[in-house]
Amino acid sequence: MAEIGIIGTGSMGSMLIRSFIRSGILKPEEITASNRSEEKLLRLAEETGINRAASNRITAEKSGIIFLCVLPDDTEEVITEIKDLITDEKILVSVISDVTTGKITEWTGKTAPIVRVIPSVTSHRLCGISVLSFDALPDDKDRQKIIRLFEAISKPVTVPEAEISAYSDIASSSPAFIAGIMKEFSGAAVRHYGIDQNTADMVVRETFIGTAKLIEHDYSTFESLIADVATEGGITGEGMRVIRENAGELFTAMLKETDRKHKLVSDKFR
Ligand SMILES: NC(=O)C1=CN([C@@H]2O[C@H](COP(=O)(O)OP(=O)(O)OC[C@H]3O[C@@H](n4cnc5c(N)ncnc54)[C@H](OP(=O)(O)O)[C@@H]3O)[C@@H](O)[C@H]2O)C=CC1
Ligand SMILES: O=C(O)[C@@H]1CCC=N1
Repeated sequence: MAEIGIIGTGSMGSMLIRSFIRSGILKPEEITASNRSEEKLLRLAEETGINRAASNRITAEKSGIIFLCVLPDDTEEVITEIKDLITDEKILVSVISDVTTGKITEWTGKTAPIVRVIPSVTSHRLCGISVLSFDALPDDKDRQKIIRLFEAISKPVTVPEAEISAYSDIASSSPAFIAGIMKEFSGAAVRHYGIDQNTADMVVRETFIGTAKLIEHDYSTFESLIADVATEGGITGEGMRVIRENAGELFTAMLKETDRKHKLVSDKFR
C-alpha cells in the first residue's frame, strides 16, 4: 500500500487517520498529515504516532494517495498549493461534499486520477457506509487499493458521481439525522407523559442500539421486524399508522432541503 497523506485533520481527516490505524490496514508511520492550524495536528500526531508535515506540499510529495479533507471553500487554495506535485502515479481522494471531479480537474490543470468518497462518522466504530465514486479513476488496480482502505473501516458502496449527494444524505448525514430523531422521540415522550428526561433518553438510546443489533443479525427486512412488534389489534399498530401517514412527508421535506443545499454548494464551484 502506498504512503497515505491527509490534508486537513478536522472531523473527517482525524476520523480517517484513527480508523485506518485502529483497523490495522495502516501503520501510523505510513500516514503523513498536514493541517492549517498546527496545534490540532500536533495533538493528533502525539496521540496516533503519524508523521506530522509542516506543509501540504510535504504531505503531497511523500504520499501516493492524497486525501483532501478540507471544507469546500478551502479546496481551491489547497489544490493550487500542491498541483505541481500531483502526477498520474498518485491518487487524489476527495472527501469534500459537492465539489465535482470536473472542478478538481480544472483546478489541478490535468486529468489526474481522482476518487470522491463520502465517509461517515460511523467508521469510528469500523462500521457504516463509505460512499465511493470512481468516475474519474479508470484503473481497476487503483480502485481496488481505495476499496481495500474503506473496507477496513466500513462497508464501501460505489455509485456514479451524479448520485453521490443522494447517498451522502442517507449514509453520511444520516448519523446526525438518526440522533436527531432519537432526541425528538424522547422529547415528545417527556412532553406528552411528563416522564423524566434522562430516563427517557436512556430508554430511547438503548432501544435504538438493540434495534440496530436486531436489524444486523436477525431481520432481513424492516417490515419483518415491524410485524413482530406490532401485535394484531395492539398499541404499536396505532403508532405505525401515524408514522406511515406522516414520516414519508417529513423525510421528503428534509431531503428537499439537503438537495437544495447540495445544489447551492455545487453551483458555487461549477
Ligand atoms: N463531518 C462529516 O461527517 C463529513 C464531512 N465531509 C466533508 O469533509 C470535509 C471536511 O469536513 P470536516 O472534517 O467535518 O470539517 P472540519 O472543519 O472539521 O475540518 C476541516 C479541516 O481542514 C483544515 N484546513 C482548512 N484549510 C486548510 C489548508 N489550507 N491546509 C490544510 N488544512 C486546512 C482545517 O484546519 P483548522 O484547524 O485551521 O480549522 C480543519 O482542520 C468537508 O468538505 C465535508 O464536506 C464528508 C462526509 C462527512
Ligand atoms: O454536513 C455536511 O456538509 C457533511 C457532508 C455529509 C456529512 N457531513
